Amino acid sequence: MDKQNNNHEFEYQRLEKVLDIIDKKQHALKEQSSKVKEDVVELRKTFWDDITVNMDEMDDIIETQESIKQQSNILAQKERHYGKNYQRMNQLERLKNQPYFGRVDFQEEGSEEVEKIYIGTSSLMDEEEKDFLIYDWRAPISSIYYDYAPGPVEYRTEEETVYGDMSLKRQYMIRNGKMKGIFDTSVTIRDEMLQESLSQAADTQMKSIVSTIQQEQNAVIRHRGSKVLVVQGAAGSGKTSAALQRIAYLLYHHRTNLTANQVLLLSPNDLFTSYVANVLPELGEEPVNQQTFHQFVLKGTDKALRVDTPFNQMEKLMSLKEEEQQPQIEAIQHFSSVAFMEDINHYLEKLNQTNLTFRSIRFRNELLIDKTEIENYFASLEKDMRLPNKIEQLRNWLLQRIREIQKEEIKKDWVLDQIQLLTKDDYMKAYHEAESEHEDSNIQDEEKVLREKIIRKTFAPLKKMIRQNRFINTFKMYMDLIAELNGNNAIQEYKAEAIRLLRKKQLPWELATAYNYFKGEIIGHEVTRPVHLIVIDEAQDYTPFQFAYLKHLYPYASFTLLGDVNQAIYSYASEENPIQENASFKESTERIVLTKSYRSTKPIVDFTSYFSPSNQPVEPFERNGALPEVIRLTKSISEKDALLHKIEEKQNEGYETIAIIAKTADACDKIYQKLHKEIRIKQINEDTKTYQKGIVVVPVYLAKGIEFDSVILADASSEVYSHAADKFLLYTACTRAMHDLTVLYTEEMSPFLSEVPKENYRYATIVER
Ligand SMILES: Nc1ncnc2c1ncn2[C@@H]1O[C@H](COP(=O)(O)OP(=O)(O)OP(=O)(O)O)[C@@H](O)[C@H]1O
Repeated sequence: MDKQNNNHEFEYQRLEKVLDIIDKKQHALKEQSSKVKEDVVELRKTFWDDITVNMDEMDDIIETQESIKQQSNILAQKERHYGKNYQRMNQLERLKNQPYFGRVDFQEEGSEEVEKIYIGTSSLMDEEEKDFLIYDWRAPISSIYYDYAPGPVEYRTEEETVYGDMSLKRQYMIRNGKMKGIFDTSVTIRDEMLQESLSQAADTQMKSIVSTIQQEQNAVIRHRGSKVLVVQGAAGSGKTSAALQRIAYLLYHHRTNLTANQVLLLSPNDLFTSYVANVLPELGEEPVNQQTFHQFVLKGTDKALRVDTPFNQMEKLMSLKEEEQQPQIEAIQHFSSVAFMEDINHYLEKLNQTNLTFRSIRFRNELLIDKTEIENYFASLEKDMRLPNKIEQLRNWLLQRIREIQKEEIKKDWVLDQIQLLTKDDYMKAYHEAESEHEDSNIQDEEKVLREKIIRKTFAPLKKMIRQNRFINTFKMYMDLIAELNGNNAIQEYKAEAIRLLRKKQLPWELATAYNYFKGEIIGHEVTRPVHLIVIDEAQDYTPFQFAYLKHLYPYASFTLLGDVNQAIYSYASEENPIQENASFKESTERIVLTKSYRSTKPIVDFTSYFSPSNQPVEPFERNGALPEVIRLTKSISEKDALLHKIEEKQNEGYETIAIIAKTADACDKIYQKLHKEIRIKQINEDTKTYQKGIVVVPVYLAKGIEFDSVILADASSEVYSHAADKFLLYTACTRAMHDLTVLYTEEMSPFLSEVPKENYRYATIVER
């Protein structure tokens, strides 16, 4: 006992010492930063003082350029230094709150010394900058903390595997620089810290989990090697958390060749984007490029198009009668398949050998280059050339034609007319330009410059239009492709409606990615920035076509796909998704399965496991809570009263985020209309960007990825959740609950719920008043 107290006394003293060093470092850094800042300001002010500008001879020009470059380098270096200091200041500020959360005592094989390794969100050296007082959680040695109980351990560095023995594993609960608890542990991570973390109320911002990462999650975070990592994880198993810590880990280990803006994180909706936005900054990393796949598609498509969202697609489908749904689903499945990508490739080959659909080029209401002329030029190009290369040649040819036309046009009277309309400023500018070109400038020179100016200005939009390939009517060709599709009745039926929508410039979601692919294969794909790592959360919602498209765009990128086959809410769109065990990947792939669920209490996990679509076992984290409640609403109580009553009850129980989840946006709207005059309630729709505490009403598909203290599932009746695809929605909705779950239904409960044994929930026939 005494020994332990002594031990703990040591820990308290050490914490004081570390905090003191952080303080000193902060002071030193502050001073250094203000000095660097002064230098930067001074250097900007006197930038030109140290440069002798001499443009007389070529040698002088080169020398001048060299000294400008040198001076800019010094400035950039100082600015970088300032930026680094700023980043370090933030790290130290975070360390002040919680310098470390773990310690392992490690003796390397063959060494006499036992090292005390303290682990925190970033590293800290002692005052002499000799020894580590804190190791970054991502350092190779830190992995033993997550992977082992005391005993023999090993970890990998870049060069080798290090073996040794871990004699102590300790956890610290430090909040605001104060030691709140110390736990020694013999199992992987003792549950106290995790229990404390998981039993907290839902937050509007996801938190980092570095202090309680579990062994199987650590394997995801530190995984290296394969080009594609697929993580199948049960609901609440920490996929999103692991994904974000993985990004932080990779950014740390590949500092020199991976930066935050080379990482693309695809998230399911905007709400989710804002929900997870803080995790990387909390870990001291820059935010990465995060967007939904819909936003990604919009960037590559024609601005004039109205592109449906996947949610529109689902809502549209749900609004159809049963007999109308099936052909629609069959068609959607066809467009989601890699076979459709092959159809497109064949079609493009055919187009390449015949001709494309071009637009004539008009200028000032006159036909400048007729489309048959463009077609002829296209036909004259070497047959085997790839389409984007042909288009490039065509573009250059058109621009050359325009330059020739410009030479003719510049002589015409309309140019002079335009000159008259120029402002005084334009005149003066042209005059000075003429003067700088010819010392003894005269009226003719001035007019020449002005004419050139007018021509450049007038032709600029036309040239831009050519550079943007708008002389090719890719959309029309895509419509033709759809119209020419062969296929069964379902495809034929679908085609007619699709063409009607396409004519109105409306692009159904199932045709959207394919259009971008089609267009990119003709004019070249616009990949504006290099992407080295693509992390896809909720990857089970991606069709084989969408995933193949991403791989086509970024053939050299590594992929981390995280998802749950049980939450495949667009399961109707495809019989396959990239998370499935049998998904086909061309490149080296590894698959990790996470079966333990951390979000929900044990009774909630047990309850939902009975209607998990894949029946794969889910292991609950042992956290207690009330049994879910299933309530049948009889005719004597309205839905409004029942909901108000339940919400009040949940608020009295102390829950801060309460979500009423319904199947569709329409159902949510009806609930909102009933309740918003009675209580403060927020309706979440596709445009909602941030997640706030309080009571919300949300359709299942927008609740994806996020969580609530208490969930009230509005209408789990048999007529709402009865099709195979509904099971995924029902499961997704119920697994959003962290501490408490209530399921309401009228008349008959969903057949999926009737599979749950009665002892796994509390049953009531009416809300008690
Ligand atoms: N190791 C951990 N330590 C602390 N909290 C954790 C840990 N793992 C998961 N959690 C918590 O469990 C909850 C679920 O995690 P997360 O959202 O990452 O799971 P998920 O697998 O992406 O869930 P879903 O697929 O259901 O959306 C979050 O509140 C997260 O903070």
